[in-house]
Amino acid sequence: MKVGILDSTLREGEQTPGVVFTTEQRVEIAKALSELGVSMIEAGHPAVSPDIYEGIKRIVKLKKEGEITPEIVGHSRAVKKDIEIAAELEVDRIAIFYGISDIHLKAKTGKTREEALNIIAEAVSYAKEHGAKVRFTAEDATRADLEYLTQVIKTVRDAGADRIGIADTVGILYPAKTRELFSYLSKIPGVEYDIHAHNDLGLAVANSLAAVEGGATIIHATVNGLGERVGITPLQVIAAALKYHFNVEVVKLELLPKISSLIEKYSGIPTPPNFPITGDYAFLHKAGIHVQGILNDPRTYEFMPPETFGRNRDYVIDKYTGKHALKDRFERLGVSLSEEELEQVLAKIKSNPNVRFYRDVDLLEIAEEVTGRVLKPRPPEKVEALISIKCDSNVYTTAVTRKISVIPGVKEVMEISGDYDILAKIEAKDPTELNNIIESIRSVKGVSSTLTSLVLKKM
Ligand SMILES: CC(=O)SCCNC(=O)CCNC(=O)[C@H](O)C(C)(C)COP(=O)(O)OP(=O)(O)OC[C@H]1O[C@@H](n2cnc3c(N)ncnc32)[C@H](O)[C@@H]1OP(=O)(O)O
Ligand SMILES: O=C(O)CCC(=O)C(=O)O
Ligand SMILES: [Mg+2]
Repeated sequence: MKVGILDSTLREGEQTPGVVFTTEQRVEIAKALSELGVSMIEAGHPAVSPDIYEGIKRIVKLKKEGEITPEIVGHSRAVKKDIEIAAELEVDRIAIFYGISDIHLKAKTGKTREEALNIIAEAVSYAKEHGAKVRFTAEDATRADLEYLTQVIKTVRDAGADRIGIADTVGILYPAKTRELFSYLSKIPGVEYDIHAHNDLGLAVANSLAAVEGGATIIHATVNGLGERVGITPLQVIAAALKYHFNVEVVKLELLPKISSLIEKYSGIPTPPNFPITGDYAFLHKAGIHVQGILNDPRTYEFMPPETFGRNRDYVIDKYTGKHALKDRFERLGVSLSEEELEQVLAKIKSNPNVRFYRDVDLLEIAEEVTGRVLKPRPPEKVEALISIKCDSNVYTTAVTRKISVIPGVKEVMEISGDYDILAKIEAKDPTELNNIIESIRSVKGVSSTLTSLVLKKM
């Protein structure tokens, strides 16, 4: 199956209310998307503002220098000035859009169908004259007259567009209709299709899969599903669905949590815990019957192993817990309890129905109360810590960050705002090793002070 991802986090994603990316963030996001392995990056609409222009310029430069590999796409209205601005940036492809439903023609551009055909044909030819590859996106295609849509596609193909975006701009498609539409349009020779599916009815992923079955070869997605209103196809979910249903790996699946966190941080939009694949609860189980199942064979309640997506499985303890989960949890803690003692601990848990999560310390406390013994849990296999780092005022924080990022044991480093400049995530096998890592960080030139926080519990 031939299918790739166009990531539009930098264009559609930045259309999410409240989201703005800085130029530096744009560059970092483009690098992360390239590392992830997307086919195309829709880097923005350069005519919108000088900072977006600058961001695209930096991203195109990275592409020319061979630092990133995806095709770089610039968005444009069917307006000469917009096209010229995109062309002068030398993006690989100019994506010209135009609303072609009668609703859009009447309310937005005030053009007749015939006039619109001329405008878009001229725009596509103009972009081609500037040497770029061209995608034409039929905005609101799914509410447009089908015969007119066909006419539009043939017109822009003849004017030089080799890709056509079919935009479900208000998210009203459903899978059977999507498959039928793309199968029909795929009969038109000389073009390939992109699906751009909005999620207003929660069907963006399903519609994107159906479009691929109908012949689309590029799916538009954004990290965490960002975009206008409720957004578009979330990259992590469509990537997982393509793997599960078609055994196609469109991106490096194990890197999805990392890019999801990066976009949460830069967009300021947290994903809910029950978000598929990258949400905190995506591989976290609860009901006793489920946990008994996954302890015997995780396939009972997982569609794919969490490790595929760089995640781990776990389960929580509360009144829904059963004896198998509880026995396993105490074994993990290195504490041996008799069947009867486990029953008593379980009864205590069930008699406190409003506790949302029992932490290990709570469970040990109950077990000590029930058994009357002092219980010694096994020490943790590794020590994790967050180190907040302050830099001297005259140093370039990014240079310090880079030096810290290569110290063994440092798993992740970020530049942050507030009292400290940098945050580093550390993993060590014991406190002595942790201390050595902290010493290495403190000896980096430009680091003025550090504050260490040990991780006590992770969800
Ligand atoms: C479904 C989608 O997401 S499509 C992508 C949407 N992207 C954006 O809107 C990018 C952000 N937008 C902007 O920064 C601004 O709207 C700009 C720079 C594009 C245009 O700004 P302004 O010139 O001030 O116009 P404004 O946004 O108020 O109105 C849109 C104008 O573009 C016209 N227009 C809308 N779509 C298109 C199109 N695809 N091709 C040509 N003209 C278009 C409208 O008819 C209107 O024209 P008018 O000024 O002659 O009335
Ligand atoms: O250019 C595109 O592919 C899509 C434009 C858009 O964002 C939309 O129609 O929702
Ligand atoms: Mg859109």
